[in-house]
Order: sequence, then C-alpha cells, then structure tokens
Amino acid sequence: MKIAILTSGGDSSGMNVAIKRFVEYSYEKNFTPYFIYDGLEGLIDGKIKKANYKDVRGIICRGGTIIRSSRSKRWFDKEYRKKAYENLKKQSIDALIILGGDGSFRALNVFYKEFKIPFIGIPATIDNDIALNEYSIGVDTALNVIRSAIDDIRDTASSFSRAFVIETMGRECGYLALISAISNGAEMCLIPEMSYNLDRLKEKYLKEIKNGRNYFLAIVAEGVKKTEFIKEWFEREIGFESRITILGHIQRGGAPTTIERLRAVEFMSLALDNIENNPNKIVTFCDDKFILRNLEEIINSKYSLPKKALEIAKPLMGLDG
Ligand SMILES: Nc1ncnc2c1ncn2[C@@H]1O[C@H](COP(=O)(O)OP(=O)(O)OP(=O)(O)O)[C@@H](O)[C@H]1O
Ligand SMILES: O=P(O)(O)OC[C@H]1O[C@](O)(CO)[C@@H](O)[C@@H]1O
Repeated sequence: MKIAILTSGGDSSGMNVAIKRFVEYSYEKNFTPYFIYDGLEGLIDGKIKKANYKDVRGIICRGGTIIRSSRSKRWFDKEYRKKAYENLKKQSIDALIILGGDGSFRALNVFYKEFKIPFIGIPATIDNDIALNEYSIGVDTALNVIRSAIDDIRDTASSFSRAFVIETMGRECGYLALISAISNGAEMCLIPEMSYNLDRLKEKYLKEIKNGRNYFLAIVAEGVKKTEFIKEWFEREIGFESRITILGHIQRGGAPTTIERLRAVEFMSLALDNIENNPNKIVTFCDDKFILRNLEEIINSKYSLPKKALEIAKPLMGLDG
C-alpha cells in the first residue's frame, strides 16, 4: 500500500516526530511511504516523492516540518483539487495522512467527498481548536515556549514595577492563553470565549498594590484584539507603566518536548494501524486515550475549552470563580 503524508496550515513542533514515525512504521508494516512537500499547494503541483529512512535522520529534535506546509488559496477551487487528485493517481497513492488544524480537516472533507481518497487526519496545531479533541501536536511545546518567555518577562517586570501585557497566539481560540495564565501565575487572563470585568479587576489590583504588589502579568489571547487597549488601561486606571510583548511565531518553534514526542508517535502509530482497514477518520486524544472519530462529526462540532481550567481562571477575568 502506498501512503502519502502532508502537513498543512500553521506548522507545529512535533510534526517532524510524527513524520519520522510515519516513515519508519510504514516500512515496518510493509507500506510504502511518500512525502507530499509544501502542504496542499504541493499536492496541487505534484510535489510527491517516495520517502526513505535517510530523509528522517536527525529530525526528532527539530521543530517545524521537514516536508514544509502552506495555506492554499487555490485549494478552494475545484479545478486545483482535481489536479491534486490526478497527481495522487499518477503516483498510484492509495491513501493520505494529513497533519493540520481545523482548516486542513475542512479541506480534507471537501476532497474526500469529491474523490474518495482514503485518509486519516492527525490534529497538529498550536491553537488546539479542534472539536472533540483535547490535544493537538504542537501544544505542549508552545506552552513551554510561552512559559519560558513569561519567566524571563517576570524578571524585568518585577525590577521596574511595570505591567506587562503578553499576547499569545491561537487565532480565535484562547487555549494557550488560558493554560499559560494559570500555569504561570498571571494576574489577568483574557480570552475570546469569555467575557471579562475590568472594573472588578481594577478594584482587586488596587487592593493588591496597597498590600505590596509591584508588578502585573496580563496574558491576552490574540483573538481578543485588545492588547493595546489593556496596556493603556493599566497606565490610565492602575497607574502602572506598561509594556506589550507579542510572543508571535516563536510559539510555533522549538524542540518538541518529551510529551510532544510521545504523543506524536502515538498519534501516528494509530493512524497507520487503521489506514488500511478502518480509514477516513481523525485520530483524537481525549481523557488520556487516543480515539478515532468521524471527520464530519469533528467539523460539525465546536471545540470547547477545559471546564476546570475555565473555573480556575475566572478571577483572572474579573468574574466569580
Ligand atoms: N472550508 C474549507 N474548505 C476547503 N479548504 C479549506 C477550508 N478551510 C481551509 N481550507 C484549506 O486548508 C488550508 C489550511 O487551513 P488553515 O490555514 O485554516 O490552517 P489549519 O489547518 O486550521 O491550521 P492552523 O490553524 O494551525 O494554521 C487552507 O489554507 C485552505 O487551503
Ligand atoms: O503564520 P501565519 O500565517 O501568520 O498565521 C498565524 C496564525 O497561525 C497560528 O499560529 C496557527 O494557526 C495562529 O495561532 C496564528 O493566528
């Protein structure tokens, strides 16, 4: 069986671990692995090549994706998706494995409906915004990058008696901000999924300042679109000099953590164990278990943030816990 892999959408640390497992485990199972370079764009352009052990040498500790990724405007046009299908047929590819986020799974859904190429999808996005799935490849490493940055910012924030507004990625999803705020002892956490009450936060902060607080760390998800506003709010309402740090694309990089590597290997193992006899599924991770789910079930559902974490973080939003 010839199986091709592609990575799509934002790259995430751990994709390379999954790619290495893909090649090595494919050969173990007597499949022939192929790489599709440059994501959906490369599929349209026929950038497909047989993969070998030597292609995945030394990549386990590297962030990014050695087969690269893309966001494809052309994919929305059926004419290009047909080209993609013809490229797979030309190389006699029997099935596809796609690593990506929500958008990539939507892309896969359209493609499967049209051309019926068997597939398995693996969640890989730092946003962690895939429904019915608690973990996507890249998330633990991104959280560790954020942790390290906040540790460093704390040093300077406390030395200057300043408020730091730290913006995390995640598109419309506040997962990275939520988990980072809790695990790094931030004073404020704003995410797009939740309302917030600045008057109550002000009341609390002014009391804390009287009791000796001399710096603030505010984690604001990019989807809230209020980073600049919160900086000005700290200066105007709290009377603290403020600075903004936009963490940006560093959150997508870095050597995959141990948890990341382990999960990436397990995601891929389950994908290859099912690609032949139980395809057309997404491998998800829930309650510490890997579960196969139908693609349509996932794209027709809405992701949810962990309830316990939301409860804990409510006071950081000025809400009742
Ligand atoms: N509704 C859709 N129908 C068809 N194709 C889509 C759809 N949504 C996205 N795609 C295709 O999938 C590609 C990847 O999607 P997107 O850029 O949203 O990244 P993603 O997979 O969600 O990952 P991340 O959020 O981590 O960047 C898009 O560039 C586009 O080509
Ligand atoms: O790399 P780009 O295309 O600028 O996209 C940035 C977006 O990609 C992500 O890093 C992953 O989806 C988002 O968190 C962010 O909004």
